[in-house]
Amino acid sequence: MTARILDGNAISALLREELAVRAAALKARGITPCLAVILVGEDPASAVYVRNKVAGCEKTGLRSIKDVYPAAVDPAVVLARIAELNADPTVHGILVQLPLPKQFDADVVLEAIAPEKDVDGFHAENVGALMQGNPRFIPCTPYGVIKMLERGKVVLKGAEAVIVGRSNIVGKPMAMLLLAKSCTVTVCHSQSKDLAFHTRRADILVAAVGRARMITGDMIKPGATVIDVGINRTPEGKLCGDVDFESAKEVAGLITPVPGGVGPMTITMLLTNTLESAERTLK
Ligand SMILES: NC(=O)C1=CN([C@@H]2O[C@H](COP(=O)(O)OP(=O)(O)OC[C@H]3O[C@@H](n4cnc5c(N)ncnc54)[C@H](OP(=O)(O)O)[C@@H]3O)[C@@H](O)[C@H]2O)C=CC1
Ligand SMILES: Nc1nc(=O)c2c([nH]1)NC[C@@H]1CN(c3ccc(C(=O)N[C@@H](CCC(=O)O)C(=O)O)cc3)C=[N+]21
Ligand SMILES: [Mg+2]
Repeated sequence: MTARILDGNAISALLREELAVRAAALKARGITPCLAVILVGEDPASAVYVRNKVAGCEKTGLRSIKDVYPAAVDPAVVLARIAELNADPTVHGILVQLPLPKQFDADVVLEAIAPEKDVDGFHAENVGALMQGNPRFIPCTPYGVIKMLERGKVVLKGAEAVIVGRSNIVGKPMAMLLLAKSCTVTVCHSQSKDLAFHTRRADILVAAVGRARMITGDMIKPGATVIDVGINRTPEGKLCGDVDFESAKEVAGLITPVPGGVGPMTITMLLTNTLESAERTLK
C-alpha cells in the first residue's frame, strides 16, 4: 500500500484563488492589502523564503515591502523601522524573518511589532490569545497544517496527535491548535525517551525537528497521517523533510511531501492573515 499525498501546492492554489478575490474586493474599496517583510543578514534559506513570500503577495494582488539589512546592523535601526511600519496605515502585516543575528534579542523585536499587524502570530499578546482559544492571528505554519488536515478530511476529534518538536514557531502552537480540535496531544522533544514509542501511537504525526529523514517508516502507525514540517538540505544540496518519505509512504495513509507540502501552505496562511488584517480595518 502506498500513502495518499496531501499536495500543499495544489491546496495552496485553491486557497489563493479565494484570497485573490478578497484582495480585489478590498482594492475596490480603496484598500490595497500590504505585507512588510524585514530580512536581516544573508542567510540563503531565509532569502528563498522571503522571495517566496514576496512572489506570493504579487500573484495574489497584495502589495509587499521588503527591507533588507546587513547582518551587522544595529538592532535600534530595525526597531525604528518597525515603529515606522506600525504607524503606517497602509501597512497591514509586519513580519521579521527569523532567525536574527546574535546581537538581536528576538523577543524584543517580536514584542515591538504592533499586535494587530503581527501576521506571524508571534507577539506575546497573540500567543496568549491563541492559548485562551480566542486567536487574533494563528501562526502560519501550524495554521497551514490544520488547513491541510481539513482538506484531507482527516478526523481530528479524539485522534492521537503526536508532535515532534516544541519550538515557539511550530511545535507549541501546533499543539494548541490540535488540542482545540479535540485531539489527544503528545509533544516530543530532544529529551523525550523512546521517541518511536510515542510516534507509533500517532494517528496524526507532525514532524517539526530540523533533522533530515529522522522519522522512518518503522516509527509510523499503519494508516497514520504524517505531516512533515521539516525543511533540510542534504549534503548534495537537495531539499528534504524530517520524514524519510520513501519508507514512510509505504506505511502511512496520508503524507505531505517536501518540497511542495507545508512550505507553500505557510505562505498561503501568511497571505490569509495579511488579508484578514486589512479587512479588519473596515470593521
Ligand atoms: N515548512 C515550513 O513552513 C517551516 C519549516 N520549518 C522547519 O521545521 C523544522 C523545525 O523548525 P523549528 O521548530 O523552528 O526548529 P527548532 O530548532 O526551533 O526546534 C526543533 C525542535 O526539535 C526538537 N528536537 C531536536 N532534536 C530532536 C530529536 N533527536 N528528537 C526529538 N526532538 C528533537 C528540539 O527539542 P528541544 O526543544 O529539546 O531542543 C526542538 O523542540 C526545521 O527543519 C525548519 O526549517 C520551520 C518553520 C516553517
Ligand atoms: N518570522 C518568520 N516567520 C516564518 O514563517 C518563518 C521564519 N520567520 N523563519 C523561517 C521559517 C521557515 N519558513 C518557510 C517558509 C516557506 C517555505 C517554502 O516556501 N518552502 C517551499 C520551497 C522551499 C525552497 O525551495 O527552499 C516548499 O517546501 O516547497 C519554507 C519554510 C517560514 N519561516
Ligand atoms: Mg527556530
